[in-house]
Amino acid sequence: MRYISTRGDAPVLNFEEAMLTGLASDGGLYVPETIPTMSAAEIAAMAGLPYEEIAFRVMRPFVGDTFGDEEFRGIIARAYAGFGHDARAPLVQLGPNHFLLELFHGPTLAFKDFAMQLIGQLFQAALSRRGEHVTIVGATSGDTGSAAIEAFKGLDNVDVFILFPNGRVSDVQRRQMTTPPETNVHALAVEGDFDDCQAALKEMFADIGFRDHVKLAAVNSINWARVLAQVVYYFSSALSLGAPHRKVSFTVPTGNFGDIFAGYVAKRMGLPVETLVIATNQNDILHRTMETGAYTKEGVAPSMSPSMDIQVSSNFERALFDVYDREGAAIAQLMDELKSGQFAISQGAMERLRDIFASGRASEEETTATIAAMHARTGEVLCPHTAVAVKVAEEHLGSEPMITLSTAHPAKFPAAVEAACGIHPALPERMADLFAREERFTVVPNDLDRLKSLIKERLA
Ligand SMILES: Cc1ncc(COP(=O)(O)O)c(C=O)c1O
Ligand SMILES: N[C@@H](CCOP(=O)(O)O)C(=O)O
Repeated sequence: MRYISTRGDAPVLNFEEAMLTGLASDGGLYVPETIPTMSAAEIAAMAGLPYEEIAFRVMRPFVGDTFGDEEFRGIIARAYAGFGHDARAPLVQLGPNHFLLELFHGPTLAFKDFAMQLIGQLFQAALSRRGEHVTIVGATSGDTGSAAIEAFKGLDNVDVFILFPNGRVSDVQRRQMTTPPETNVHALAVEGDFDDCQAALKEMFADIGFRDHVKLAAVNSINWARVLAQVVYYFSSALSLGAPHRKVSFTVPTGNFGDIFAGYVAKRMGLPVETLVIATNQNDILHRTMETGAYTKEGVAPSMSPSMDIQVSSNFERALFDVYDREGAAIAQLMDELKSGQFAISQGAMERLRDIFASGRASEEETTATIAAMHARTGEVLCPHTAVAVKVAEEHLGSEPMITLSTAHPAKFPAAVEAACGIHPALPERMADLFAREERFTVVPNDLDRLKSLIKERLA
């Protein structure tokens, strides 16, 4: 399996190289040269299997010869052993044709654990074989950072620096990042928003001297392995509801487009998916793009679903690459235009996007109302991100089952949840002392040179 850049001008890599390289040297994102497919019989044969076995069968073709079968099975087993639910990603019924896919039973209570726990294991295996040390720099709007820290804390061959927007993550999210005492963990509160953090990360990758000096690695969904791990639960949930004999749709609370892009990959692999619905909060650039064909930045307004407060939706580039017939030069040009605030998508490309994706948005008031209504109607307590998606999903219910991704535990956002439905969601017992633990983080200006110097100083 070979990996190519969405901008068409970077070396072609194998799975291990793409995983350890992160962002391509031309600024693009790595994608498989071809998407492997599964026949209906192969998909049907996975019904009833444990999550780990489905993960093995779905991901195996993408990994090539980087890991042998037994080694890869061991990696998957270790990745999911710490999850707090036997099914790993259980389904809960919300209505006659509407299901919630609970993705928050991992160690940091968000869907990020599915990928991060796996790539923690993949990195360890690859780095110890190579005898290398890497510096992971991650940008987070709250959940990626805590999941990355949990997966990499205490490892000898990794330092992990997490850039989060100061004051724009929930207290639980911040404390998950700032309380681990391990010295290879560095939490940096940037005076800016998530887009500033992600832009700084991409600039670091563009600085070849810095990138080589610190041996920079990425664990954001820039990294193909992150997306790949998330493809699995689209298969496991659809199988539970009768796939491949029955089509399903998915609604995904969306920010950086990594999670819904994983659903698109599942569809390309052969999973019968009717529609993939993009659900945005008030920061609705993707919904506006789907309606108008113009990707236009308007600034981010902090919301009660902070992990989706994003304008530059990194993985949308991967979708554009496909609907532009994999023309790297066309994508490079669109991304160049975005530097001045917007780009227009061609009519043909928009038609192809609309064949696959639908979209909707939820305002703050609608998010609050959905948390309250769902609690009253079903007893389920939703996190605000999930509530955004449930509201949008209800506008897109059809004859096929709708699976809405429930991306975080409500206890990560207790203030918003309590204000909406009067329930104060409790953290699990193992995190009960989170607010008593000592915090350790550094506030840094939104200044690329300062960030790079600080990282170099810490490593020295
Ligand atoms: C809880 C939660 N829901 C939804 C999202 C959006 O996911 P994505 O960025 O993959 O679109 C995020 C952030 O990634 C998140 O942390
Ligand atoms: N919502 C994310 C933002 C980063 O997204 P990623 O999927 O690219 O890591 C977060 O919680 O940090």
